[in-house]
Amino acid sequence: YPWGYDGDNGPDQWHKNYPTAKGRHQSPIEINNKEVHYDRSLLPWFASYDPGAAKTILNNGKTCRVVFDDSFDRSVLRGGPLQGVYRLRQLHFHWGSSDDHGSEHVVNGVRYAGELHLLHWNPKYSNYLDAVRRTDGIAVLAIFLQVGKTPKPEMKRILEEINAIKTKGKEAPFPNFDPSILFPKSHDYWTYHGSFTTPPCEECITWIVLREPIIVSSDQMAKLRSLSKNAENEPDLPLVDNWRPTQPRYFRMVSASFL
Ligand SMILES: NS(=O)(=O)c1ncc[nH]1
Ligand SMILES: [Zn+2]
Repeated sequence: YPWGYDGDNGPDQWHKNYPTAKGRHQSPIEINNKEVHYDRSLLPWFASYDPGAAKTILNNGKTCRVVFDDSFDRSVLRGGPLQGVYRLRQLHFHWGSSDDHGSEHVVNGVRYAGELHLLHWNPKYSNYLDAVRRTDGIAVLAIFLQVGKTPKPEMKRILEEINAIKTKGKEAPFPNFDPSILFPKSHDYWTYHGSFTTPPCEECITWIVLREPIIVSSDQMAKLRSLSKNAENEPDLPLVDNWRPTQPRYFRMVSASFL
């Protein structure tokens, strides 16, 4: 069912076709220091990604996504709050119409210009679609994008491909890419149980939100905003503000791996 981010099919309407969107474990949320609980038993997390697993980059009209081969434990995330390994399936971005907003999670009132999500699924379930029906089915590593003067050179590779996927439905080969080159220095993180931030908003995600943002340039954010949410034979509508507003935390604990 066609859902979007504005007007009559925006986030406030999603629950009409996707009732889970009004659940008690929805994402994103506000992360406020006052309500976070330092958990010294939390382990560090580790990503072991095979660059050869990267396959294609695409514009699906909602985001820019890089897809990986997840047919075996080839690129995995482990540790942190997770039991066992989770397979990397795809990464994608959320961003705003200007540099002062665009992230989905909000930290102590701070909205970043964007947010990178690396989505992994638990191979103890037979496939991805089975995993999204389980509370421990999915793990998303979230990294904030902050606009600054000295952008991370590793972002260039993704943004150079944007010209090849300008319009909805366009896909281009994206070989030999290890997304861990995008990680910030610090592995400090917050973790909580939540949901997909897009419909059907299943509540199957262990979120691992990194404290340290990565720096991108204003030009790089403008590059993301040059994507169109429409196909090439349709009017060019800028793909911007593809972020869901924060949702009620209710009775969830947000744990921090750092003091
Ligand atoms: N933004 S999210 O990571 O919750 C997501 N991944 C795939 C669909 N939605
Ligand atoms: Zn996302």
